[in-house]
Formats: sequence, C-alpha cells, structure tokens
Amino acid sequence: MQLLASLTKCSTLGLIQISTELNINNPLASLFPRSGTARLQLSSNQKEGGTPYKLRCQVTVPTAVPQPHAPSGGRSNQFADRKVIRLALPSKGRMAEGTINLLKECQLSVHKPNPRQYTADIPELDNLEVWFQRESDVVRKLLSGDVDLGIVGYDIVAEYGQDDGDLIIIHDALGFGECHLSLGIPTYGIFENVSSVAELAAMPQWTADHPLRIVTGFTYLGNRFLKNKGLKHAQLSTADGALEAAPAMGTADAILDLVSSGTTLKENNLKEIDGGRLISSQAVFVASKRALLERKGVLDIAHEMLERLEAHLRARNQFLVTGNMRGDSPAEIAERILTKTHFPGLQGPTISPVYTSKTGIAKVDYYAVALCIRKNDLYDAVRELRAIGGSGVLVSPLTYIFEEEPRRWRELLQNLEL
Ligand SMILES: Nc1ncnc2c1ncn2[C@@H]1O[C@H](COP(=O)(O)OP(=O)(O)OP(=O)(O)O)[C@@H](O)[C@H]1O
Ligand SMILES: O=P(O)(O)OC[C@H]1O[C@H](OP(=O)(O)OP(=O)(O)O)[C@H](O)[C@@H]1O
Ligand SMILES: [Mg+2]
Repeated sequence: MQLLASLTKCSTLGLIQISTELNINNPLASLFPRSGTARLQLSSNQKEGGTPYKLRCQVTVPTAVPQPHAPSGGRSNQFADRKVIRLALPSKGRMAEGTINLLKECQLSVHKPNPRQYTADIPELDNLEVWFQRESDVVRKLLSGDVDLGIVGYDIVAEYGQDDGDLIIIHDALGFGECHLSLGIPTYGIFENVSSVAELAAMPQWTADHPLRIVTGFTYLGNRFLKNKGLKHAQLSTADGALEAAPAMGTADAILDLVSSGTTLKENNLKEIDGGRLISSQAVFVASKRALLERKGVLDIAHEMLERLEAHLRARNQFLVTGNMRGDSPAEIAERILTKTHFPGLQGPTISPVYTSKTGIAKVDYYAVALCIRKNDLYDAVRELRAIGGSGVLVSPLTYIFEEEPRRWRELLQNLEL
C-alpha cells in the first residue's frame, strides 16, 4: 500500500473516508483505521485564528480489500492489547439456533446468563468469550480484528468478506443453514420462455436506459455475477426482505436471493434459470488468519473446536450396531461379514469373543460384532447381519468418530504455512 498525504487550506475541518490495507510498518498506520472514517486534529491553527487545514490523502487500495461494507473500527492497538479470545456467533435468525445446537452436541454448550445479553462463555474452553452479533457484523468484526473466530453462513462470508485474504474457512460444511444464492425471474409475461442467463442477457428489452432491474441483499456477489455473465444492461437495487414480492409489485424485474426449498419462489410465480446460481451455502467455521497466527491460544481453540466438529459431524449420520454371531474364529466371522454384507465398518468389522461358561470352563461359541452403519442403511444392515447368523442386534447413537488427524486441520496448517 502507498499512502501519500498533503495539506491544503479549506474552510472546515473535515472527515476523510479511508478504505485501505495499512502497512503496519508505516508510521502513519496507527493514525487510521483499516477502513472507515478518521478525524484529523489540526487544532493549533484554529486557536490562532488561522484557517483550518484539510488533509488530502491519496491512497492506493489493493483490489481485494472490502470497501462498501468495510469495518469502522481500527485494529492495530486494540488487537494487540486484547488477551482474551473471541468467538462471534449469530445473534438471531435461523442460524442462531442451529449454531447453539451444534455446539451443544459437541459438548461445547454456550452459557448465556440472560437472553438479552450479548456475551456468553463456553465453560469447556478457557479464555474464550462468546459474542452474539448479526451475521454481517460477525464477518466485519473478524476483518477489523475485534473477534478471532466465528460461525456464520458461507453466503455472508462471501458477501461481506469479499475475498479478503485474512478470512480463513476452517470448516466449510457444518451441516445446517443449507441454501443457495440464485437469480429468480417471473414465470410469466416476457420471461415465460426464458430458461437461461444467456437468454435473459440477450433479451432486446434491456438497454442502457431501461436496464434489467434486480433487487437483492447481495450487492457484492451480485455485481460480480453481472460482470461474469456479461449482463451489461442490468442494475441492482437493495431491500432487506420479502424480495420475492418485488416483480409482482413492479419494483424490480428479477430477484437475487437465497433459495432453500424453493417454495417462496414458486408461491410468488418465480423460477430459477440455467447459469443463475451464484453460490451454495451452509454454516461455516471461519477465522481471522491474523488472529490464528498472532494471538496466543487462538490456534489451539480452533484446533479443539475443529476436532470436535469434525468428529461429531462424521458420527451424526451413523449408528453403532452390535450383534452376536456364532462361529469358529474371528477370521471366519470377518470373512462372512466382508463377503456377504455391504457393511465393512470404518476400517473393517470389530470382532470380539463372547465367553460362555455352562460347565465352569470358559468357552467361545459366539463373537460380538460391532459396526458403524449409516442411519439410512440401518434396516438393510440388520437384515444382512441376520442372514449370516447375527442375533441380539443392538443399535446405539454415535456422538463422535475421532479419526487420525482431521484433513481440515492439515489444510489449515498448510494455509497458514505452519
Ligand atoms: N430459506 C433458508 N433456508 C436455510 N437457510 C437459510 C435460508 N434463508 C437464509 N438462510 C441462511 O440463514 C442465514 C440467515 O438468514 P435469516 O433469514 O435468518 O436472516 P436474515 O434474512 O438476515 O434476517 P431476517 O430474515 O430475520 O430479516 C442466511 O444468511 C443463510 O445463510
Ligand atoms: O426456498 P425457501 O425455502 O422458500 O426459502 C427461501 C426464502 O427464505 C429466506 O427468506 P426469510 O424466510 O428469511 O424471509 P425474509 O425474506 O424476510 O428474510 C430467503 O430470503 C427466501 O425468501
Ligand atoms: Mg431472511
């Protein structure tokens, strides 16, 4: 980054708007927030009755730095002074409940003394504060250095993070909040036979004077989409909710919004078209790269949370199935399972002897077999086990499956060049 400043006379002290990646070696860096508004104190001239000065800054901004949604707080001093680690979670909406539930299932219950309080803690994790924030603010505060870790929808990371290299997604599939961001156009009128973005772009109706009007809450992703798809005569407007009403109301021609079941689109006579899907989204675990590298303890907490999340999400769709099976040896039972069923277990079936003693002498006629079975496959697995002599089948839920080091942890270390 380059920061050039010069002083010129003007009538009032002004506010300057800055949005830039500050070079922390630059002595001017501490004067300015990473982005936002900075007030300049040039009071001595005013006291002497002189004309105040305005600082004119010429700032070269790297393209990856977020501008429209840029955070307003500085990060340099506060970042270094803070010792406690901060995790930001959604304060409301459908992601809030899903986040709390998932953490609870991982034995990371969030302890919130009262519902209107925005801070909480997770007793299992030392030196960690939980802060409840609107989702967009979770991302903004990661970027400004006010929080270190967060759980939010990927759509919000993409829109408000705007490809900032400081955001690292540690777990990209937490298994709730699944939806996609898509263009929706009417099923009727001039759009009736339009079934792709290419056809939409080629419609003669859109001109510089009468562009295709699209309403959205995702302007960053929306503008990138328009550019990528060559939708030259199109213009975005914003609204906070109920976007699907806009075409029928006549306030927009199309919408760019989240779709999950597709019911809202359908009920409002709108449709998706080929090439009109921007991103798929679900809840993600995200961190500030700088916090992971520079704040003591953040990487350890991220590691523990990731291990628990990975192990729990892996276990969530599986049952532990055990059954007894008559046989001559563990190898013979293993062969029966491996050749005659579709359920080999994680690495292979676990087989242990069952000792019976009718005559006072321990004897092995049966073996206990333990298998992890996908929930959807349960009944097929029970049938197959019975068919090869299994009996007394017990089914229990699984909380965790800890494998060797999680793949995502290795990827994170690689990403951090550690
Ligand atoms: N229909 C949906 N199904 C599943 N997840 C969704 C759906 N709509 C949104 N999401 C996910 O949930 C997040 C929050 O959406 P939500 O609707 O709760 O908040 P909001 O739209 O910001 O607020 P509100 O709807 O209360 O005005 C989205 O950013 C997205 O990740
Ligand atoms: O495909 P579906 O399952 O129908 O879900 C999609 C709808 O859900 C969200 O709206 P939300 O319920 O949050 O209302 P909002 O528009 O007021 O935010 C989203 O903005 C869509 O309108
Ligand atoms: Mg909503």
